[in-house]
Amino acid sequence: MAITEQDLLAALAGVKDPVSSKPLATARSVRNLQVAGDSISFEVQMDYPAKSLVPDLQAQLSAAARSLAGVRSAAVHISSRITAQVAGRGARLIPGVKNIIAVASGKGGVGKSTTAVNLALALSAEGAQVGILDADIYGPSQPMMTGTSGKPETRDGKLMEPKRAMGLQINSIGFLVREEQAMAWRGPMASNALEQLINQTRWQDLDYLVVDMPPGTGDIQLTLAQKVPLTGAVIVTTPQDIALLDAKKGITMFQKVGVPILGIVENMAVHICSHCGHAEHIFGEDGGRRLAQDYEMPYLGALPLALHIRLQADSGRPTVFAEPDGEVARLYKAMARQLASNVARQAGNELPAFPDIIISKDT
Ligand SMILES: Nc1ncnc2c1ncn2[C@@H]1O[C@H](COP(=O)(O)OP(=O)(O)OP(=O)(O)O)[C@@H](O)[C@H]1O
Repeated sequence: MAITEQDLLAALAGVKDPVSSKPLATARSVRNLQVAGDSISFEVQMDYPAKSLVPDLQAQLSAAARSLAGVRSAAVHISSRITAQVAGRGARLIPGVKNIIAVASGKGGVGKSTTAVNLALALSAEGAQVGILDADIYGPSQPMMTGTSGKPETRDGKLMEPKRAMGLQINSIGFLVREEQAMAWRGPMASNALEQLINQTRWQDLDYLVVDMPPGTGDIQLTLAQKVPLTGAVIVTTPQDIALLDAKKGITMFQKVGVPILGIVENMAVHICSHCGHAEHIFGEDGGRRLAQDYEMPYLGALPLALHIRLQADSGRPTVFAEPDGEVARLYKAMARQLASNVARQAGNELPAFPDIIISKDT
């Protein structure tokens, strides 16, 4: 039986990438087609981690391949290959890190740290190597949210070893200085400390480093956004008018320094009463979605205001870790896949456009 890659791609065309809705199997993503009698096998390589979707996608691809004349069985292997992307500003990469994602908010208390750690855990659950860097000098929450503490160890007296918990590599400004001390720092001191934190940690083979940024849009945030080679930023907001106004300032700040916005997350979108199940839009309705539409930015989704999200995050076992198969974890994982897919779409930005230089003896 002769089956070409073209035949296979035509048969698989109806199976869509769940994020982009484009065909999952393309000339670039399908490889290693093997044909043996009426059995075929092939691999599909995705560019973002999607472990929780693999069984379903495998079944869809296999069924589609079996629609080819003469094919009775089709074995499909799906893998993910995450490449390094950096906003095209010629910024140098940090060793051991492929992509750096800032999680930011224009205003404090909207759930930026909770979102950052749950997104990090969701990316990890989907199969990526993930680190979290807590750069929130005004109130570092990651030690509490990841149940980690103490000064980081060092092997060579230069680089800090990240702490490890729940599969994540973690470093936090909170491991190094007392909160009152950090809050008293003026702009340059704070951004120098944060730069050191990011550059002097021995991150190991990370696909994504999630940076929990200090809330707000002042000098410190602007300097961080400029100095760290960010792949892009996620803006967390509540649907409330005032938070949205601040989120807009956040968007403008990143745009000013050429950092792409990878998505908007609407947190505490609706309160579900834990007794009667009644849904109430305490902070207004759909504000984040409208903000994303107005600014033509990806909307990653909304999370409910739920007591267990707070209790789990505040006790060092964030929801994606504590209830990995629950509804809220499902929401975070869907957001994480879309975010990672948006990171992959930054392709082509990794190198600044240089003109071709031709050296010729004849000129
Ligand atoms: N969706 C949610 N449902 C319930 N509680 C939440 C939710 N998101 C965050 N919280 C809780 O709200 C509080 C503030 O959240 P968090 O610390 O993540 O906000 P932040 O924006 O990072 O704040 P900061 O200004 O300290 O940087 C925390 O106690 C957290 O557990």
